Amino acid sequence: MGEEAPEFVNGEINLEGKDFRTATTVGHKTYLISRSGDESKSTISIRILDKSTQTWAVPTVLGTQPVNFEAHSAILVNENMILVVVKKGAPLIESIWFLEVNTSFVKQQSKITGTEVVVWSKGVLGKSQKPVVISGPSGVGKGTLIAKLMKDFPSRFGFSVSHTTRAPREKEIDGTHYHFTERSKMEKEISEGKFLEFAHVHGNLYGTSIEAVEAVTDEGKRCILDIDVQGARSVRASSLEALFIFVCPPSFEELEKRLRARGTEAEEQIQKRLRNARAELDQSNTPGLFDHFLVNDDLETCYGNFKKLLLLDDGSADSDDSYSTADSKSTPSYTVLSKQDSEILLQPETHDVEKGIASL
Ligand SMILES: Nc1nc2c(ncn2[C@@H]2O[C@H](COP(=O)(O)OP(=O)(O)O)[C@@H](O)[C@H]2O)c(=O)[nH]1
Ligand SMILES: Nc1ncnc2c1ncn2[C@@H]1O[C@H](COP(=O)(O)OP(=O)(O)O)[C@@H](O)[C@H]1O
Repeated sequence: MGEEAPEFVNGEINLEGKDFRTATTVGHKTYLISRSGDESKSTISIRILDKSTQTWAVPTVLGTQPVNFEAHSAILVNENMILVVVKKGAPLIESIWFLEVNTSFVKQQSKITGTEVVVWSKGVLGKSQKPVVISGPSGVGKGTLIAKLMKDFPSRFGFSVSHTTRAPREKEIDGTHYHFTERSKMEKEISEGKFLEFAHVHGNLYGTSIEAVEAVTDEGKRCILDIDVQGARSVRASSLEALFIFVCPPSFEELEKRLRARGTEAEEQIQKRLRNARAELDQSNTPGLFDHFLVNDDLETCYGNFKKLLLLDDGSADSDDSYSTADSKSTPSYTVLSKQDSEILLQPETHDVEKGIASL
């Protein structure tokens, strides 16, 4: 704060030595993105110049950020985010990053921390589809529907593996069904900004790490999140655009029957889950929260409707028409050329023009 501003112009500044900086202006603020260190061990830092007061701020940086690259380009996508393309000998997917500077998530975090906030997120290639958030009371059949979808379309969908402090059930595998974790460790990671959302559910802490969603999108798959209504609310308020589906039971009696028949909870937990189910059913009616409601009466009918919502009702087998990182050529570096509507054209530094459109 109060530092003297270095001289720079909009665009790239190639400084002598190993530092590399870009300056991008958004409204009355200029974001100075600096890379320092060698290609094999470089880091990125951000400073914000408030042009109206001529003061500098070092923001709180959330999200996983790019490391170990040679140089970068930056272009303003809209008033909410900056596209940062880094130069490194890796597939294109590794080169595209977004720096959120003004999204609703940034504003929310800024209010919480009382500091300037920026959020890094990794770009995706091709026409990747919105993540799908599935909520519903315990025992309604969310897990069953998701398992069927994963079995039928393994290369199109990927499950966001949540963290939880609850104990594993008999057949649950750590890292597959959940990342089972200690409360203190999870709370620390939450405070470090590693979680997209978290909530206290049925007496335990549950949360979606940014890494869990990125692990799915990095594979070019559509991400499925099984989270409670509070979590759905948080995702709605975040920068992640998603499709929100709420699964309802045909009746409360049937829900209780399923929960008991599953045989995974003790009586006390069953009672707690049934009490919470009433509240969740009530909250699901919050206007604008859920895009679609599915009633899980007959499983096959419900699964059919679920597939229709995901535009999978054409009976097609899993032909894997989604983008996969394995398909991507190893493209060493890209320079931002121009922005046209919602597409950014990237010129690879080779003679061939390769597929390189960052989907926004
Ligand atoms: N907010 C949030 N809720 C989660 C997350 N993972 C699971 N949940 C929800 O936590 C609740 C309890 O999940 P679980 O213990 O697996 O029990 P089940 O719903 O009876 O199978 C369910 O409503 C899940 O949707 C998460 O990462 N975030
Ligand atoms: N449509 C359905 N009809 C009957 N039983 C169902 C149906 N859907 C799921 N179940 C059963 O209900 C129990 C709870 O389903 P589950 O998928 O674990 O729910 P959730 O993940 O929402 O807690 C399981 O034993 C499952 O086999």
